[in-house]
Amino acid sequence: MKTETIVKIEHLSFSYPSFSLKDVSFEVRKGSFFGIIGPNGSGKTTLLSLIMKFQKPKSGKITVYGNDVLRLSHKKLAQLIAYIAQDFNPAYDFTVEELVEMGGIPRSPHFFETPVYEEELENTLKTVDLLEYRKRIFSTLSGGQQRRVLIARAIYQNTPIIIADELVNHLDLGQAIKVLDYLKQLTERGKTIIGTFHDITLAAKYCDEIAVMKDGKIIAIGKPLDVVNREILSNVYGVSLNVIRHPDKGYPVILI
Ligand SMILES: Nc1ncnc2c1ncn2[C@@H]1O[C@H](COP(=O)(O)OP(=O)(O)OP(=O)(O)O)[C@@H](O)[C@H]1O
Repeated sequence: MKTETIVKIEHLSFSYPSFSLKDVSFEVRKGSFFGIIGPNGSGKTTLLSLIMKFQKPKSGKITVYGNDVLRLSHKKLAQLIAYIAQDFNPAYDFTVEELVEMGGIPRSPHFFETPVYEEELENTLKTVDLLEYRKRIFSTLSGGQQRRVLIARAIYQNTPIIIADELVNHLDLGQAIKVLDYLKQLTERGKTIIGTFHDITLAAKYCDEIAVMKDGKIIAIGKPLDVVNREILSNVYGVSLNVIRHPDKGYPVILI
């Protein structure tokens, strides 16, 4: 049974001048694949940025393994959570392998040392089909290849939790399925994944639980079959659509 709570969000509120996150509460259990969906501007990235301590909540509390994130050092947080941001533009011409190796920094006992675990590095690059690109400069890669480098860096960081903003953004269908299959296997071995999605059918296939956001609030949360339905999605996205069940596997599939 996947019962141990790993990430707990309690009555979280936060404001930008023209947007507020309002009283958000939920729990993510160990070994679960937790999806967050919702329209552009509904607050998904803002919520993740608070978990990552990029900014401070106005009120409420976030605990990771029972620790208030505001009390965790950045290094400790990086030992617990690997974060894949929505956009990433390195300031220098790093190679693919240098960027992935940076995922090893939080594992080092020394300040700013980058340990290299060669076998793990090769396996991780193979997982995202980028072994032959290891010496390439990151900025010369396509959008989907760059995304896979960042996914590889998060895997190599070897943390119990991965948080990804638009996890499969830029990935073609084959690469998206390959990455999601791999991450799903990791959850079966106890890793916890939290990811935002715009492709709701992919979210429904892979996630154990999905939170649906609208206007800074969580308006539904539960198993894919409980929240991926016509009423909720039509209301959230403001379009007419239908939801059917996959004929063999049972998960909800969007028809537009
Ligand atoms: N730095 C900022 N300063 C002011 N407002 C911001 C800032 N960052 C985001 N916002 C606003 O907060 C709201 C929520 O943005 P957020 O990026 O969290 O949405 P999202 O659900 O991740 O959207 P998307 O699906 O487009 O990535 C938006 O209205 C956005 O304009």
